[in-house]
Amino acid sequence: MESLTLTSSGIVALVATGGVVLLLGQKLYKAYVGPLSKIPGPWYAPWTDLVNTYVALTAQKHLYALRLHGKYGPVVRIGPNELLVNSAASAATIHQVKRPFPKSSWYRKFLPGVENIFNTINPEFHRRHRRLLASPLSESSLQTVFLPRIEAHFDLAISKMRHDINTQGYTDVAKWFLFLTTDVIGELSFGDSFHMLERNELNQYIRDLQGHKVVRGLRLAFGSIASSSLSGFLPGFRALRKLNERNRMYATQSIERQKALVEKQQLDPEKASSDAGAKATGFYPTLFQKMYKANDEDGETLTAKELVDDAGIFIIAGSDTPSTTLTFLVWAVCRHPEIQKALAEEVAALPEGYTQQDLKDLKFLNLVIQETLRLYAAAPSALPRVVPPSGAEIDGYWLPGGSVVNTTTYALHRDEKVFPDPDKFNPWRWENPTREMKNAWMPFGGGTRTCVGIHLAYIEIRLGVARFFREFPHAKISTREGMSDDDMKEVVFFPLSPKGKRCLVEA
Ligand code: HEM
Repeated sequence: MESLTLTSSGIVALVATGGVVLLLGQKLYKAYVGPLSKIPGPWYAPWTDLVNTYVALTAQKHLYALRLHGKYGPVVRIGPNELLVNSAASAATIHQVKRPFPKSSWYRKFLPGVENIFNTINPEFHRRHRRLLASPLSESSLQTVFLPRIEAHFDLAISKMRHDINTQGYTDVAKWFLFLTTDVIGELSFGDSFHMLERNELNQYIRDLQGHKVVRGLRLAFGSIASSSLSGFLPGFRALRKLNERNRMYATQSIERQKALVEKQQLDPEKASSDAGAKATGFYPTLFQKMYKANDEDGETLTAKELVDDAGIFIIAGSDTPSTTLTFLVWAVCRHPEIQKALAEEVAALPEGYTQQDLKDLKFLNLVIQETLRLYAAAPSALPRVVPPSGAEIDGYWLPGGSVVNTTTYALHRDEKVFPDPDKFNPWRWENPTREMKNAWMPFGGGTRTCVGIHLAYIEIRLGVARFFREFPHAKISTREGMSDDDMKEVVFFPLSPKGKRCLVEA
C-alpha cells in the first residue's frame, strides 16, 4: 500500500484552503446566523462595505440613508458590521449622557495623526478638553466677554453686501457669511481675525476650507490608504496631504500669534475674564485662554500639539457650519414670500441697539431658525458610534457589542411620521411641537459629544438673520450669472454645503 506523504507545497495549500474555509465560514455565520442577520437591508450589506464607501465618497450617504430607511424601516444593515438607525428613541439611547456609545474609529480617519476634542475616541482625553473649552463657550461668557467684538464683524459683512448690491446689483451671501464666520472664529479663538471681510478675496485659506470637504470624503472612504506612505504616490492623495499640512500650518501660526500677543500684553487672564477687565487692559481673552492657563499653571497640562490640534478643528467646525446655516436660511426664506414678510416685519420692529435677549425673545425668528436647522442641518450625515461590549437593544433588535450604529440627522429630520410633509419649509410647524418632534430634532448631535459651539452658533445665526433682513427686507434670489436652484443642491461629505458654493441675492 502506498503511504501518504505531504510535500511542503501540499502543506501550504492545505493551510491556505483551511484559512479560506474559515473566513468563508465566518462570513456565512455573520450573514445568515449571527445577531445582525435578522436586520433588514440590501442583499450585499452582510458581505461588503463597498457600497457604503462609494456613497460616502460621492457625498450621497445622507440620501442613501433616507432611501434605505424608507424601504427597510428604522434599523437597516449597511455593512457586515454596520447599521443605520432612525428613531428618536434609538438616538436617545446611543447619544445618552450617562453611558454614551463611544465614537467609532472612523473619526480618527478624519485627520490622521491628529487628536482633538472632536475626533478623539478616548473618553478621558475628551473630558479633559471639553472641560477646558466648554466654559469660555458658555452663553454667559460669550455674551459678556465676546459679543461686542462679534457684532462689529456683522456690521462689516452687511456693509460689504450693501456695497455689492449698489455697485453690481447682487451679492453672494454664501461668500460673505463664510468670510464673516471665519473672521469671527479666528478672532475669538486666537485673538486676531483672519481679515477675510476686509480683503474680500477667495484666498488659499478659504479654498482649503472648501477643499477640506472633498478631502475628508476621500479620507473617510479610504482612510487606511490616505494615512499610509502609499498615498505619496497617488495624485489625489498627494494634494490631500498638502491640504492637511497647510491646515496644520494655519493652526500653528494662529497659536503662535496668540502666544506672542499674550506675552506682549502681559495679559492677566483673571483680569481679562470680564468685559470691564478687558476694557481696562485693552486686551480681550480668547476661547483658548483656559488652555494657555492650563499649560502654564494647572496640574493637568495640554501639550503644544494638543493646542494646535484643537485650534485646527475650531477653524473647520466653527466657520463652515454657521455660514452654511445662514446661507440656506436666506435662500429658503426668500423663496417663501409669506415667511419673508413675517420675518422682515418682526426684525424691523426691534429697537435700535437691540440685544441678544431681544433676539431670543423674537418668536418668529426663532421658529425660522429651528426649521432651517431641521431641513438644512449643517452636519446632517451619519454619526457613527460603537455599541458597548455588553451589547444593546435598539428599536427591538439586539445588537452585539462592537457593532457600528449611525444616526443620520438628514433622515431623522425627514421622518414623515414625525414631521408631516417633511420637505416643506414650514417654520409654523414649531409653534406647538409634539414631543416626538422635539426628541427627533438633533442638528447639534447629542449627549456628551453634542456641539460645544452651540451658543456661539445661535448668537451668530440670530445676529446674521436680524441684520440681514433689517437691511434687505425685500431680498430675492438672483438668476444672474446662471444662479439657479441647482446651486443650492445639498452636498454632504460630513458637513453640508450648497453645490454651487454660492447664493446670489438681489435687493
Ligand atoms: C449651526 C452651527 C453648528 C452646527 C449645526 C453644528 C453641529 C455639530 C454636530 C452635529 C456635532 C456632533 C458631531 C458628532 O457627533 O460627530 C458638533 C460637534 C462639535 N462642534 Fe459644532 N456645530 C455648529 C457650530 C459650531 C461652532 C460655531 C463651533 C466652534 C466653536 C463648533 C465646534 C464643534 C466641536 C469642537 C465639536 C466636537 C464636540 C465634542 O465632541 O465634544 N460647532 N457640531
